[in-house]
Amino acid sequence: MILKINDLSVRLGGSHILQGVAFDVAETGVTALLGRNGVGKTTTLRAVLGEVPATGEVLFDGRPALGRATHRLVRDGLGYVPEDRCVFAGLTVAENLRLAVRVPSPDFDLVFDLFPELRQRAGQRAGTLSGGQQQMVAIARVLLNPNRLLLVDEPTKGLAPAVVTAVAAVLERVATRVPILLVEQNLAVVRRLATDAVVLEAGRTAWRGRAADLLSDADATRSLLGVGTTAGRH
Ligand SMILES: Nc1ncnc2c1ncn2[C@@H]1O[C@H](COP(=O)(O)OP(=O)(O)OP(=O)(O)O)[C@@H](O)[C@H]1O
Repeated sequence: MILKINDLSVRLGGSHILQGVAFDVAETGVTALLGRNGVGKTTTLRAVLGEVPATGEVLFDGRPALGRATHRLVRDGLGYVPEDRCVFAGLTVAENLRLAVRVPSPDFDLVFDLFPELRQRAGQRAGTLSGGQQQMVAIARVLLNPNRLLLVDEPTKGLAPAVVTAVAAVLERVATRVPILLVEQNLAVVRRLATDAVVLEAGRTAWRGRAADLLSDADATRSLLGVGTTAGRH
């Protein structure tokens, strides 16, 4: 297991947001982190990254992660693609990529192989890119450096269907190289990418197992995610 989470608890602004989350992320493939709005998916990623105070146990690559500085976890290969993408709007695509480089030999070959469009748009200001193109920049930045695990938060949110498909195709290729913990509301994307699934409910782990088992269980998807399984088939 590349990530083991046990009894993870987070209190923010007087609320007990996470109340004993527990799950593992396998060394390969995509683990989907699911649940209705506000159940604590993003907070779980931020707790793993050391961005919010948390108690419990998080083992990243066999070593305790809680209490370690975020930049040390990132240096040790914990890549994060946040939900809001955080590209520098006033800088060009090339400048956004260059700023992300942390190692002597960044993997520009991989990035331009996955995202040929970014080479063509190297001189364009990132703020003028479409949402999908900005998402590509956000993913590309992380891939320039070596990673042991990627945390990717709602990468397809707000994107047009064709762009959702393009982002899913990229993540599918990335997942052959590095495991991904993926927060994703689009069940068609989950169905395509995820090997394992974890569902949070009210700050706790309500379900964990094979993604295909969850998605083929109409009662479970309805009660845990609030959707019928047919919603995930299109
Ligand atoms: N800094 C904070 N202070 C107080 N409450 C917070 C803070 N950050 C998040 N919360 C609350 O914690 C709960 C979980 O938020 P979180 O963003 O983790 O949920 P989520 O499952 O990712 O939701 P969504 O699917 O809507 O993005 C929400 O009720 C949110 O309002």
